[in-house]
Amino acid sequence: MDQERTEKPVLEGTVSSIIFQNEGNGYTILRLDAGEEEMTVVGSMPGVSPGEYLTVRGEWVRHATYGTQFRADVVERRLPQGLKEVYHYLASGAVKGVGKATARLLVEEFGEEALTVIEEEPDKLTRIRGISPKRARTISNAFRQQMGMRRMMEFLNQHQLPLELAMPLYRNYGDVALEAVRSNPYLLSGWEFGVDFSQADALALELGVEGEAPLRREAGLLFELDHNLNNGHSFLPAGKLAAATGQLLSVDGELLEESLDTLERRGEIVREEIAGEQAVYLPQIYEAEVYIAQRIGEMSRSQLLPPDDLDKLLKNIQRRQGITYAPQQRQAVEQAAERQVMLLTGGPGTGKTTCLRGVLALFEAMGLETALAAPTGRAAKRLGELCSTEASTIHRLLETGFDPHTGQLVFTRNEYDPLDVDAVIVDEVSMVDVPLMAALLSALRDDCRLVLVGDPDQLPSVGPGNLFSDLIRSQVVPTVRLTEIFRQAAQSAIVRNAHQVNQGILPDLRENRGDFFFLRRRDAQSAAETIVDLCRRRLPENMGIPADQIQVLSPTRRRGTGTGVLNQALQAALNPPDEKKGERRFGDWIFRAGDRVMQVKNNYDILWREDGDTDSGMGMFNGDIGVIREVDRECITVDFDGKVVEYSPDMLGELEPAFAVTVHKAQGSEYRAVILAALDGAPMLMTRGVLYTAITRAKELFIVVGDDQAVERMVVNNRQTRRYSGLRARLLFS
Ligand SMILES: Nc1ncnc2c1ncn2[C@@H]1O[C@H](COP(=O)(O)OP(=O)(O)OP(=O)(O)O)[C@@H](O)[C@H]1O
Repeated sequence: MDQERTEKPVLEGTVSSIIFQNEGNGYTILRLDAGEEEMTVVGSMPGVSPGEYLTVRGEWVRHATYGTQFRADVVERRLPQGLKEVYHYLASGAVKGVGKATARLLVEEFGEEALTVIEEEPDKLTRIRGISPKRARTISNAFRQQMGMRRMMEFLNQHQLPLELAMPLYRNYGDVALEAVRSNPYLLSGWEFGVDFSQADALALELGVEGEAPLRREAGLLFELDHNLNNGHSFLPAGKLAAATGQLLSVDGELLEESLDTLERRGEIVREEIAGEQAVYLPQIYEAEVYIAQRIGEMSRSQLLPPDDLDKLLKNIQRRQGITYAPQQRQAVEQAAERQVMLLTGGPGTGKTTCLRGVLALFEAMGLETALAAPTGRAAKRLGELCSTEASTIHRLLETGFDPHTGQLVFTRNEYDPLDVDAVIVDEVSMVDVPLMAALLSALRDDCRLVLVGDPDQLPSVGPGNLFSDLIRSQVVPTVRLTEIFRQAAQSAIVRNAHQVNQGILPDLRENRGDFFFLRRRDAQSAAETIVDLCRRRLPENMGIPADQIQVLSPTRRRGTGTGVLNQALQAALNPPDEKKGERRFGDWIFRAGDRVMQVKNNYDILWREDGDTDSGMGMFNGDIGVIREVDRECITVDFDGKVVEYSPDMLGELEPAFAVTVHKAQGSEYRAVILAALDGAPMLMTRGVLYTAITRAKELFIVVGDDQAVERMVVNNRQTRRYSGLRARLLFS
């Protein structure tokens, strides 16, 4: 690290002016007077003000519009020295309560010592005419705050931590921020700061925390539990948790057992025997799971009286839909009339959506106010279009916000202010995780009906739990499974092959007719070239499908046909550099106006406005896809289907190129044409579920480019990683 420090280009000079400073995160653009010339420096420099002397390490970057500038990664601030620097600093307004005139008086009175006097002997300031004891304290406090920030930056520099942490640490802990980090470095791995656990742990050890200290053991256990939520586990068996944490920290299992006792006593974990396991939960997930089992259990037992004229109503609905329900479909719509909760499942083309529309029409005819929802923005949009009515994301339905103090989501609609509806129908339930389902249920009045629709063979939710699958397998909840593929749908090879793959049968890859094609490419380079050619030329010219309606998918991010390589190749072909297009480098990627991008985490705080300023709101969600409209000095403007969002440079970690995305990220979205790269990937990614999910994303055309053996491996590999969840067991005993 030190070597890296010395190798990086260094600049030194006095800050002549601040062009831009984000109060929230400290991102700053400033002009630095380095003696011979003045240059622009950008980076996280919270609280830096004109007149300060800086040493910055980083690299020279070219900005499309603003030319060459210096991006600072390491910033050292030296207090102004000598009369001139001290005066310039004080006169710049850097210290609240001191303007030009006072600055002059201070320097005249105290000379070079002015700053030391302000910090250490504020009483002396009253010697100056016009400075009362109260004002002296205000000035001294403001300066001390500046010094606190400066020390925080020194600390971060010294431990090679990102300077961006300074502002959020200050926001959370104020004047005692540095002490807070010193006494518990693990707080840096909390959601607000996002430092890797391993980095926080290294800092803790550097600061003298013992390897077996309780603080370290407890932090390790909580980290493992939290980390495993991302792997879909609602709990971890105690033995597995201890083994994983023991390995992570090189600490003895018995000591960890002691720490589990402490954490349980403090209410930071819950332990319970469930599903034959000694389960350890984080409390929020435990409560969510218990609540779901209890509510769904109660709802499943409730029987409702169907309307007297159900037969007549169904006849009318079928007439209006222009079809006659197949027996399974009829059963589904009837169940919806009689049960408070029901599950409707089936693969592509089995008539789920037709049924869902039938249930909606029936509820309307019964005078029930009904809300339609789906887990993602794209799925909600599609649902709304298919049902010719409004559908929203579950988050929007629940009026979800974000509490900046706790980092938790806040659902405005909850048991105290439930949804004003008689029924809720949710589509694509396979993507809903345990916390979101608990939130939805708590916003339903006691008598509200719930219809959950989905395909359990799709990849499961990203978040914890195996919700849909557990609900089905418990056999406690009324369920209708649609199995018949309708004639119209069966004409599509996409639908037929999806069902085959789901049953472990390899589709006939030689057929190459209709809407399902296989192009054999045995090496990564020719596969990538073919994919680029399909997007740039063949599909737009031969099939009339423009590039922006084609989605390239890959099971993996890395390797020869991972999304990383494909994005580079597709950007070069579909959106090459042009002097009219603004650009900004971020990590390995150059964001360019015209790029297709994806928001890759849920951000409930981000502001969007509708094109033409008709509406505005908050929140962009993991998986939302948009196009970069403009890149300028301060932000990147992205258009998400008419919702326009501005990303400042420090937010770019939330955006990724999306010419190609992983199959996992494409869950819940449909595209006119899908091209899947199937060549290589880790066995846990080359699975039947991934292939099935990829195929079912395509509406009109599906093309696999790659190796038939890789496709075969995916069909055969029915590996479903086990997810630890207690929901099924709880439902059985609810
Ligand atoms: N009872 C029926 N009689 C005739 N055709 C039907 C019937 N039900 C559905 N269909 C037709 O079958 C096709 C598939 O139906 P639908 O879109 O409802 O299925 P789905 O399960 O939602 O499929 P996907 O998941 O692929 O969207 C549609 O063309 C639909 O019009």
